Amino acid sequence: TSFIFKEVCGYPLSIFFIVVNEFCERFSYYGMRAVLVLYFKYFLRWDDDLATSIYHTFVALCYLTPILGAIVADSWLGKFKTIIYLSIVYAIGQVAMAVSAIHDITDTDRDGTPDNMTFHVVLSMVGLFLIALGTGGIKPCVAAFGGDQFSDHQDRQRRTFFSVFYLCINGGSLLSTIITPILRAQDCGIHSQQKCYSLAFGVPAALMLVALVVFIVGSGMYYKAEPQGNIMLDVCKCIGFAIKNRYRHRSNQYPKRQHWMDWAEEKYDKLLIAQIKMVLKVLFLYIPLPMFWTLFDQKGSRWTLQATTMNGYFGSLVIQPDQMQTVNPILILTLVPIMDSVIYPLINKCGLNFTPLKRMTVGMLLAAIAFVCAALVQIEIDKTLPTFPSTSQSQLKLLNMGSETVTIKIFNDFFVLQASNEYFTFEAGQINISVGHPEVRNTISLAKGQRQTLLIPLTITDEWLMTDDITSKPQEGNNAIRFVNGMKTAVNVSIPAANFGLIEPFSYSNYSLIKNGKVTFTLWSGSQSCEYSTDFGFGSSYTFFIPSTLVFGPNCQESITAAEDIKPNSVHMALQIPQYFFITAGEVMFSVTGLEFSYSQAPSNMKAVLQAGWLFTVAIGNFIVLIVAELAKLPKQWAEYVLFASLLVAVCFIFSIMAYFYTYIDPAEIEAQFKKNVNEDDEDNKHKLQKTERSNGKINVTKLSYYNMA
Ligand SMILES: N[C@@H](CC(=O)O)C(=O)NCC(=O)O
Repeated sequence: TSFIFKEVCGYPLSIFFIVVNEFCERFSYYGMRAVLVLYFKYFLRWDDDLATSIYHTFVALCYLTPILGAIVADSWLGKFKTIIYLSIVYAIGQVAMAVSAIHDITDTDRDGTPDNMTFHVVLSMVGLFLIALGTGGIKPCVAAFGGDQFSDHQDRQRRTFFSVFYLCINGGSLLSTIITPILRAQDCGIHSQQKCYSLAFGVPAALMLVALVVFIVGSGMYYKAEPQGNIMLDVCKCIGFAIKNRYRHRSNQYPKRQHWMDWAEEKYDKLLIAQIKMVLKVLFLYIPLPMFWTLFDQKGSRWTLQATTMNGYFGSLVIQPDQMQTVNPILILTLVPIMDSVIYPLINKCGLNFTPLKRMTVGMLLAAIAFVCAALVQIEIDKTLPTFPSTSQSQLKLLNMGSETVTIKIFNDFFVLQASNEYFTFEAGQINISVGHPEVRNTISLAKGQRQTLLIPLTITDEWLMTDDITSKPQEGNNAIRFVNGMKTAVNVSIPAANFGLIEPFSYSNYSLIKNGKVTFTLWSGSQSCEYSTDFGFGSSYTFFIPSTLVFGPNCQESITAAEDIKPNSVHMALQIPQYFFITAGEVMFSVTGLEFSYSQAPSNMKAVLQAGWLFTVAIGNFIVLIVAELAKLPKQWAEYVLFASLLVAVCFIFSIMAYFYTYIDPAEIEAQFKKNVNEDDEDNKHKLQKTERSNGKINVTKLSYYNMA
């Protein structure tokens, strides 16, 4: 096809459009993916397991579709048209996701929650399916299309292009993983303000449209290779024929052949058979690889969920749980050059032959270490989590509304207290409590599986009140806050973001969810007011007690007491950095090396086949997450991390044995040798034919074309 060829600094100008397209596309993909698991959990209200399962099913689908994209491009549309059409599908999918996250569409009662969840679930699933089709479909085409823009003598430029291409992937991923979680954390809506997932999906949708436009703008400058026919189909047919032929000749009377693929020799070119053998050898080596991706891709699911239970304060900066994923591209951008220019040359200088397969083995071990780190962090988090009552237990806390301490006797234990900060756990459904002197006795019924607070009145003989307390950690790093009014007059409590309403005397408000940071509450009683300020972290719950002795005015701050029902997240998100460091170092050694290995060991016409095979290992890896997590169903998250780490170590051991027996090849040399042999055969055959011609007086055309094929 005709195109305008322009060169800048020795590089075809067309690759500029391809690199920018990749940057925008990866921004779109990773930006959407960064908030996906939180969207499932907090918008669609799925539990952790379902959210993780659907997330990995989606990622798996994104890596299954490259095979489809490669087939369509090679055998039908060509790479250019495939990229255009599938990018449109992709952009529609992103728009569907953005629309599915607008809660106002079905929020008819305007309470801030969607009323027809089926609509949102169906639309988002359709969106994700289209995105998987688009992103996976174009994946093997874009890089190869970029490679096609270079001529044979531009090897060095082509290599630089691939490095820049990888950096663009991570640049796009880095930016989007910073930006979309910020957008998600904003409040937006028509009737009520909710977390802005629609904007977090809308911006990636816009970037996908930009990617498409940029790619189309470069249209006139691309070299567009015509589809060559589907090599994958030829490979499958050849393998199928070899198996059938081997089966037909299974009896002992037929001599054995060196390799089972040699049974295709009757019908297929020897070069094609040799190329398939090379590919099969590498594909065999791929068998253990999905386990690496099983661990690697959990940084977007389990690790993000882990970050939601951690403290995200970095000085005055607040890091969102989903933003922690940015550590990966940041480290990629720094580790790739360090590995290439320092670590690998240093290892070489030490006389060690650090072959690609050895690097990949080390990469797997590093990923396993990352999961051990994740398990250790999880153990630290678990230590800080409250112990909620089991279904057969009840928990009770006491709050004395009087100004004097009272003596309380539960069964035979005595407590002298103003308020108890701890919950007492009981197996019994009823307890006897005696309070004060002279003793006032009461029998209290406790709710199983619940946390409650007993409010002991100012005058002990008055009615006692029980509150139902929160029994799970507040989600999304919010803090659950309520007030107990011990005054004889009603008090109104408000903050700019919430109104706790009028709290009657000796009564309590409902919980309100409040974000982290400094908050100032304003308390009103008639015309008198008082301000109470406090700092909140992430994931805590407090009951603030307004005592009967409160004097409205500037000094009221000291009079109000806070009972900590649930401690804030105290394990710092920075503790996730070691696990990110090890998984990224593992990725550089495993993924970057693996891509290069797949390319170098593939015959010239099957580079795309092996790339699709490599991407297929990512898909299988994501399915393994689903299977292992479903089968193991471990009660403790840290145990699941250890299980995955152990599985990877076991698989790594098998891989190292397979790698030991692998002999590296130079496909170009083998192919050249084959072509040389064929040419020599051709010469021989020509001589034979000329002799036959001379003796018979005519040429057998069928025979000649057969010789030329062989
Ligand atoms: N390191 C990843 C990007 C990320 O997880 O943020 C990467 O380079 N992936 C390769 C790709 O093609 O997306």
